[in-house]
Amino acid sequence: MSALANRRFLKMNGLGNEITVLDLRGTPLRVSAVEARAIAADPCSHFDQLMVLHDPVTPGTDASMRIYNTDGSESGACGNGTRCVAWAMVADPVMRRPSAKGLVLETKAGLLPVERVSETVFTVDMGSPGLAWTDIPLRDPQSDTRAIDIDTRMADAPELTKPSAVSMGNPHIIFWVKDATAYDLPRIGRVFEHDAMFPEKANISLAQIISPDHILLRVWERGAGLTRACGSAACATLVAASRKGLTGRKATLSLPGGDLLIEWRESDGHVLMTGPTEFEHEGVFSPALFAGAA
Ligand SMILES: N[C@@H](CCC[C@H](N)C(=O)O)C(=O)O
Repeated sequence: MSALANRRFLKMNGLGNEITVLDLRGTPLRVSAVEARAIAADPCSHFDQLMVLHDPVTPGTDASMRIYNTDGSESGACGNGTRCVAWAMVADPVMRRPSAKGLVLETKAGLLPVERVSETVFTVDMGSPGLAWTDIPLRDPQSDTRAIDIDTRMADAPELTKPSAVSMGNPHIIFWVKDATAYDLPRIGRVFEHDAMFPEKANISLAQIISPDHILLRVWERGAGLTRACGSAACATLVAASRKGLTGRKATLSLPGGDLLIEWRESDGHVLMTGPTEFEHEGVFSPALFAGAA
């Protein structure tokens, strides 16, 4: 039987991005890809991302996190999930720390300081974006060495060309379009997620500039598919839009699930993401869920 059987989880969402939070601090347990897929397959614990908390690694941090997609693959970043974990650590009766206002969470991609803005709204310092083609990573050096306009196109949609690439600890590709609602994103996402240009695959976004401080965004997530919101994609998009001169360094990103406020801070180059969290329910994993999972 899986050691995860009967463990408590929280089901939450960040703007409709489905998040399951599992606290394994104080235990040596790790989640396998097979177990992650089993958790995702159950309607009660289904997620776009599973946020697993482990004991802190870096002194001064509150927890380290591993982030799993629906298909069991891991990601270095999840903005919406990070806000949900922050809510759990200040408000959930079992997980909360005494006296928490600010906290620092750690992922494979680095340290993420979080501030509580109101009851359910949090600001995450998502760190500095990776802008070199090797940071994303891309397969080849680009004719535009800044990776603002990269050399790829969709064969049967010629206007989908020269997207921008940004890493927020995970790879993001952003196509600039006149109408983000006019495309079959699942079809486009499936094709580009696995394009040979992206050795670690990629999250694929369609971005429509509404004004210098407002962007409409739809996202196909690597390893999870179509989502109602993706925090790291919103951060990557604002950075790319600002580098292209399409927006300033601060904008509202409107996703199907709602709005995120994103700022690419001038003083230190960090990206700040502010948005809501929503608690849905808690549960325990049924042992039957892991039948057959190693
Ligand atoms: N929903 C997330 C990011 C999801 C991670 C992604 N699928 C990946 O594999 O990089 C967010 O809110 O940032």
